[in-house]
Parts: sequence; structure tokens; C-alpha cells
Amino acid sequence: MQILLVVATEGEALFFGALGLEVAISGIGAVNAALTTLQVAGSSRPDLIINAGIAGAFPGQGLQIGDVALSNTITSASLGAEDRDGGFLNLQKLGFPLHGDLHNRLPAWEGATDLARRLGLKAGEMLTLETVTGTQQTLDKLQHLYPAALTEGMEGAGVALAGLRLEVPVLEVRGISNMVGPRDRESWNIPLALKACRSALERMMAEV
Ligand SMILES: O=C(O)c1cccc(C(=O)CC[C@H]2O[C@@H](n3cnc4c(=O)[nH]cnc43)[C@H](O)[C@@H]2O)c1
Repeated sequence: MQILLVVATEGEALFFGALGLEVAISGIGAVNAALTTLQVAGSSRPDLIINAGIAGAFPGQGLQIGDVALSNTITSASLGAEDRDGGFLNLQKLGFPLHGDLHNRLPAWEGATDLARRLGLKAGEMLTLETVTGTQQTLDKLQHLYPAALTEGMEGAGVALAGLRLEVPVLEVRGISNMVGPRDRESWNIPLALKACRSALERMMAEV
């Protein structure tokens, strides 16, 4: 199976380089990720696109710093409109599909749940946001809107949207560097998250 790895930063590309996969560096954010994925995967036509990197984990989902999560759904979590009362109007409520009849929630590679089970990892909904959550208020709002969400990151939905356009399945694989909540930069452990993600990717290569 030919796999394209899309990562946000050069550091991540260096870290995952030894896996011997085709690697594209997108830059931060979903727009960068979508543009890069369309360009690179549009040319190399992989069988699977993996968006790998680090993410914040939502408390209460059984994930800790240094764990790894896989996506079965990739959600563009903040694309919509704010209502007068502060509520969130998603794309379904607004009547704007993102792709075909899909709105904020985009399906990930159909093999994700089975692969996660075989690797002993969690698979679930992974959110994509423009801004790293830094307050309890935003955490509460996101958990109310997306009670099953495992993680938040900044690129997944861009890669997923490009994959849908190219008809290539997309999987998000993230090592947990921090817990989502009030900003506490000292608690982030990026090296541990990257090591965990690389080790999960190595084990995945033996399975797919
Ligand atoms: O706020 C800081 O000081 C800070 C320091 C280092 C890195 C950052 C980032 O914002 C990294 C963004 C990068 O990592 C992913 N990521 C990791 N954790 C989260 C999160 O809790 N929420 C959203 N994105 C996260 C993201 O996908 C980017 O690629 C900040």
C-alpha cells in the first residue's frame, strides 16, 4: 500500500522520515493542510493519506499525554456561525455542505476502527480548530458540541477534505502532547507525543 504522510512542521517530517514513507510538510492549519495534500497527493496518487503529528486530548476520554489516537471521523469543529445567544450554528443548520452532502463531520479511512483495535489504541472523532483551546469556557463549549471527541488539532479536516476531493482515504494519527483546557504550556510534552506517534506508525506499517 502506498502511503503519503502529511505533517505540519519540518521537525515532524524529520522525526517521521525514517519510516521510509512519502512525506509532505503542510505548515500549520487546515488551509495549508488541504492545499498541500491536494497538490502532493494529486500528483503521487497514494492509496492512503495519513495526517500525523501531535494533538490535545479532551479530558474524560481515557487519553493521557504520550498516548496515541486514530480518527474514525474528522470534524471541522469551528466552521459555522455564532448565534445571537452565543450558540453555534453548524454547516448543517446553515445549509452549507462542505463536500457532497457532508457537513462538519467528514468520514476517515474505513479501516481505522479495526486497525486501532488490533494496535490497542483508541479510535474516534478528532476535531480540527483554528485556535488551540486555552480556557475552561472553550473546553466546556467544545465538549457540549462534540461530547465524543477524543482530540483537537489544526490540520486534520483540511487533509480529509482534500482526500475526499481526490477520492483517497484519510486517517489522522496523533500523539497526545497536552490535555485540552486552560492554557498550561509547561505541561505539554511534545517529544513524548512524537515518539509515541512514530512508534504507532511503525506498528501500523506492519499491519496495513
Ligand atoms: O502555545 C504555545 O506556546 C505553543 C507551543 C508549541 C506549540 C503550539 C502549537 O499550537 C502547536 C500546534 C500544532 O500542534 C497541534 N496541536 C497540538 N496540541 C494541540 C491542541 O491542544 N489544540 C490544537 N492543536 C494542537 C496542531 O495540530 C498544530 O500542528 C503552541
